[in-house]
Amino acid sequence: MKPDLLHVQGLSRRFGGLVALRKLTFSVAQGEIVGLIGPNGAGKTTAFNVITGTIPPSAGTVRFDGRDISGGPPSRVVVAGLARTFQSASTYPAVSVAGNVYRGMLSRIAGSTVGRLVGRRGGMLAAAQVPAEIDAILRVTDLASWRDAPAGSLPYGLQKKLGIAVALATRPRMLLLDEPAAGLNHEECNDLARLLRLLRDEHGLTLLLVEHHMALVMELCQRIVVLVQGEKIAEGAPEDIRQNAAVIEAYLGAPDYAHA
Ligand SMILES: Nc1ncnc2c1ncn2[C@@H]1O[C@H](COP(=O)(O)OP(=O)(O)OP(=O)(O)O)[C@@H](O)[C@H]1O
Repeated sequence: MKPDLLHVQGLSRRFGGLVALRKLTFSVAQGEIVGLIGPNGAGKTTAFNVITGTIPPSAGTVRFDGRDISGGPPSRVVVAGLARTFQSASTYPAVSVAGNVYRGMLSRIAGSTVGRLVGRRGGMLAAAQVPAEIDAILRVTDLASWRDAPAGSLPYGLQKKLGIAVALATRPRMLLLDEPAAGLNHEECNDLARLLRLLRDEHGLTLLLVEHHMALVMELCQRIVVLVQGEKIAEGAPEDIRQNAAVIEAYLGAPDYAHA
């Protein structure tokens, strides 16, 4: 069993009187692909936001590679090696594909001006290496032929892939993907599954994904954590989750997800 890379312990988050996340505890081992699923409003995005330091937890801790990263800020979390993608394509539309990837490279040097000057995590950008690194990332993500195109001109599926490329440019050890398959057609979905497997198998990445596309989750994930109304109701291998009565009642049995 490989060691845990991410360990979330007793994580809670309130918004006024609403408890969006209640004492969530789970781990992701090095090299695993884990799915975080649940119905709309279950707290999945809140969990991502708290883990990546976008919003502070009301209680609980987030440890990454043994270090406490609870409460962010996001720039520190990225420098620690944890990157995320967003539900919607989140690139700069007027900037070229290569320029967007370069933006990701810059953020591995902590967000502050001082951080950029001193170059934390050995992340100093040697100017001569920048184009080669951008090309390597575009090759992995199959976007090389779009290198100089404005990001906004890419088909939606490729814009989402560019979001992954930007996250890869931070040189993460772990990627958190928020609904990477949303809005993708069948072929794009298969392509995404191939890319995510490649990132794990050949680039050693650990992945946590929030996703409503159950066929993709069941096929790709080694383990699944199920949230309902902010609480973890189940955790296990896909075949166990698929047959779990509480999960079927709260989520998988709902008409929208009946294809699972
Ligand atoms: N900034 C906020 N202020 C107030 N309430 C919030 C905020 N962010 C989320 N919530 C509430 O917290 C709960 C969990 O929301 P969250 O977006 O985390 O769910 P989700 O599982 O990601 O849902 P979806 O699958 O629809 O994206 C919801 O009731 C939501 O309305």
